This record gives sequence, structure tokens and C-alpha cells, in this order.
Amino acid sequence: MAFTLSGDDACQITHPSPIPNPYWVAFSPAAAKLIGLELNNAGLPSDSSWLEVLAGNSLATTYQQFPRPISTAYSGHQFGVWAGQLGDGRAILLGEMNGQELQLKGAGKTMYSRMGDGRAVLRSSIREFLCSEAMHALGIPTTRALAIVGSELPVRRETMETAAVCTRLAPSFLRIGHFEHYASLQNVVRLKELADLLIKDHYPECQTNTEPYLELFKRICERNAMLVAQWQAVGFCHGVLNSDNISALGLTMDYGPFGFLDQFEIDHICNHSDQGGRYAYHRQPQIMHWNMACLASGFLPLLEPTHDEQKAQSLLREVLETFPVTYAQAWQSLFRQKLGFTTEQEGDIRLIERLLQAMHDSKVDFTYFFRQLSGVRQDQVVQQISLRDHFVDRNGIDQWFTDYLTRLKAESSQDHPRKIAMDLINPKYILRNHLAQVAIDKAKHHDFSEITTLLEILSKPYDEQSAHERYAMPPPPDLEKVEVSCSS
Ligand SMILES: Nc1ncnc2c1ncn2[C@@H]1O[C@H](COP(=O)(O)OP(=O)(O)OP(=O)(O)O)[C@@H](O)[C@H]1O
Ligand SMILES: [Mg+2]
Repeated sequence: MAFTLSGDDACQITHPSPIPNPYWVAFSPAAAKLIGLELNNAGLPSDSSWLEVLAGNSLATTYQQFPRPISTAYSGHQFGVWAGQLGDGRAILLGEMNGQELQLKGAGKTMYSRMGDGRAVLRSSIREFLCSEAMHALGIPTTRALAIVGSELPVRRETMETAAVCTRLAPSFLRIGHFEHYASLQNVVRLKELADLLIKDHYPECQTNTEPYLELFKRICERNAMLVAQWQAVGFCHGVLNSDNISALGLTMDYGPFGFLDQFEIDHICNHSDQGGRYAYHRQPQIMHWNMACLASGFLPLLEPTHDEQKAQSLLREVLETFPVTYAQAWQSLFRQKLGFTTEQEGDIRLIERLLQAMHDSKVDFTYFFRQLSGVRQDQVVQQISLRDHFVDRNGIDQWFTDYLTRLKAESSQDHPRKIAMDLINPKYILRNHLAQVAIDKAKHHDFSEITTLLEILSKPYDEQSAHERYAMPPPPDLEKVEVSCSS
């Protein structure tokens, strides 16, 4: 466990609050495997007492007990402004199984709930559940979702909704915000404990380093730089990249008003509440970098026993300066692969940038375009490439395709192996907002079938699934703008 009760008031035993008449809304057999749960023919836990446990109504199944559920405080910067202590007002860690922490989100009030009700609504829980599992299947590091348990318990948001509890799994739920919390309290003992726990359980390679904490900081920065490059490559916008939503393990966490790009707009803002566009698609790398600078505040006191303040600061700054480099390398590598390049050639980046500019200008569907690109043949006549029809400036895109085909000829691989490789990096199926919305609308009427269907389709995002072609299509015009906000 990342957290132990060490006598401070930022980590407290917290019992979930029960919900009346719980029922299964969603369950992920793939996530269940991580913790070795035995399932019945319906794909649900054979031991039916799990329903009560994941509802927050009980702390024991016939073979598993969670005697010390805890909640932890963390702080953070929200929309760039220091917000002090703000979490965890609605997540309770039950315990650990098979190296995975089990966390109930929306399981009722904690000591840190402030004005909140400690609950999460069905709508946002479905989005979190589906996207967690979809991201994992895309190969992107993420917290996982085991289940959603629903109830008729009313929850007030803009309108009256009903409650749900989403069970998440992760090797650790430690966030940048935990470090910021103890840094703001100048609690070096606890900062050291957190860093030592991270090193022991998740970054053992730092142990032998002469500067273990600096090395840990470097690795956390690296993981998050790679993570954000992966987001950009699949067109994922997180929506609320506050420092308290950034994982110390480099996992995607907190699926709120996220959105995958449909039409490619470089400055797309997926969170309706983000009026200034701080968390727009093109700003995500820069914002993640900024969050790593927030994390540095937690590492400064850890370096100070061996270095004076100025030296410690300069060491951390040096690491921070490597973030854009790590990110750019990862981004370039991913986009080269998306275009089917296995080698690095001069002019590749310019070619990628020209394509993205053309896609932005014509608002071309991001996922659809890259998936179809693998079907282009090296010897094709440019005017016969059907993808050109998605662009307003035909001459411009024809020139681009001409240059692209020339570039492809510099590759040793032929069309077929290149297509196979490209289809393994350009997903066909992503959790488009309008698809999630259909599942939510049905679930509100107790029909959870669409959640199961989406879970299944999205668990194989790179496969052709001929029975599910329509799930790969861009949204119809009337469903292009599903608005999502921070309300959850
Ligand atoms: N309904 C609520 N009741 C109590 N606290 C809440 C509620 N909603 C949000 N919060 C608190 O506000 C903080 C910031 O909210 P945010 O939307 O970033 O996170 P979240 O969706 O609750 O959870 P997580 O980051 O764990 O996925 C959370 O850490 C949580 O403690
Ligand atoms: Mg959050």
C-alpha cells in the first residue's frame, strides 16, 4: 500500500457510506483478472457478496476482508491557481489485492469532502468506467475500472440524478497533489515516506542511484511526458489537467470531462467549463510540464539535506528541462509510426505538421483519417486516394499525398506489412462522446447493454470488427457537440 496511517490527519480510516438496493451497472472481466477474481458465466464475481463490497455496503466477502479502508488528503493547483487541500472528498481506498489498490469513487463523504456529498453520479461513472478500460486496451497507462454499482439514491447536480460507485484499480493512486500537500505543510518526514514508498514499490531502479530522489523525480517526469505524447497520438483530451489529477506513476487518471477528438482541431477544448482553453488539446504537453514543476516543490526538501537550496533547485530545473525533449521524441516516434514510417528521415516532422495543419483546416476526423491512411498504396495515383475528399483544399492535400508517397518509397517495407503495423498504432475504435452518451441514456432506463457492447468493442480497438462498423464512424452532424463539464 502506498499509504500507511502515520498519525497525521491527511490519511484517515474512512468507512464507505452504504447505498440502498445496489445493482451491477457494469463490470470489467479484464480488470477482475488483475486481482484474481473468480467469475461466473455472466462475467460477474462468483461470490455474490462482492456486490455489497463494491457498493460500499460491506467490507468483507467470504474470502477477502478490507478492515482498514482509508481516505487521504491531497492538495493541488486547479486551472493554474493554488487551491490548497481539495481531495480526497469522494474516493476511499479499500485495500490491496495482487498488487492493485482497490478504490471506491463516490462511496460517500470523507473527512475531506468539504461541501461535497461524497457521491458520483451514474453518468460520470459510466464515462470513467468505459474510458479507463478503453485507454488500457489502447495501450495507454491508466487507472483501471473494475465495476460500477448503481443505486436509486438521489444525487443533486444541475438536475436530480442517481448515485453510482465506480471501483478503480491501480498499483498506486498517489498523485502529484499528495506531494504538493505535504510540501505546502513543510512536512518533510511525510514527503520522504511517500518518495521512499514510490521507490520501493514502483521505481526500484532508483534505489541504487546516488541521487535516488532526483532520479525518482526524473522518472516521474519521463513517464508523464511519454503519457501525454500517447494522448496526443490518439487524440485524447483529458479536460482537467489540474495537478491533483496527475499520477505519480504516469497513469491517466480522473476521467471527467475528457473527450477524444472527432474532427481534428488543434486547439480543441473538451471541457465545457474550461472557458480559457487552458486544457485544450495542443496545450496538454505544456500543462503536463507545468504540473511537473509543481511536483518539484515536493522534491526540493528531499534534496536539501545533501545540497544547498540553490543547487537543489538547479538539479530539479535541469530535470524539468528534459521534459520537452522526452515529450518531443516520444511524439515524433508515435507520429512517424502513425504515418507508417519505420525509419527517421529528414523532413518527416515537417510532413507530419503539414498534414495536421491540413486536417485542422478541413476539420478532418482524426481517428478515421489515420485508420484509413494504412490503406493507401505506394503506387497509387494521388487523385484516386479517397481520403483526399475529406479536405477542402484539394490541391494542398494532393501535394501532401504526393510527398507522402515519395516518402513511403524510402521505406523498405511494402504496402501490406506497413498496413499491418499502422493498424496496430492507429485505432479504429475510440470512446467517442456520442457513443458514451447512448450508453448513458440507456442506462438511465436501467438498460446497461450498451455499456457491455462498448466495453467489448473498445477492448479490441485495433481490430477490424465487421459487425461494429458504425462504432468506428465519426459522429453524425447532430451529435458532433456533446457538451461535457466538470459536473460529476
Ligand atoms: N461530490 C463530491 N463530494 C466530495 N468531494 C468531491 C466531490 N466531487 C469532487 N470532490 C473533490 O474535489 C476534488 C477535485 O475534483 P475532481 O473532479 O478533480 O476529482 P474527482 O473526479 O472527484 O476524483 P478523481 O481525481 O479521484 O478521479 C476531488 O479530489 C474530490 O476530493
Ligand atoms: Mg480529480
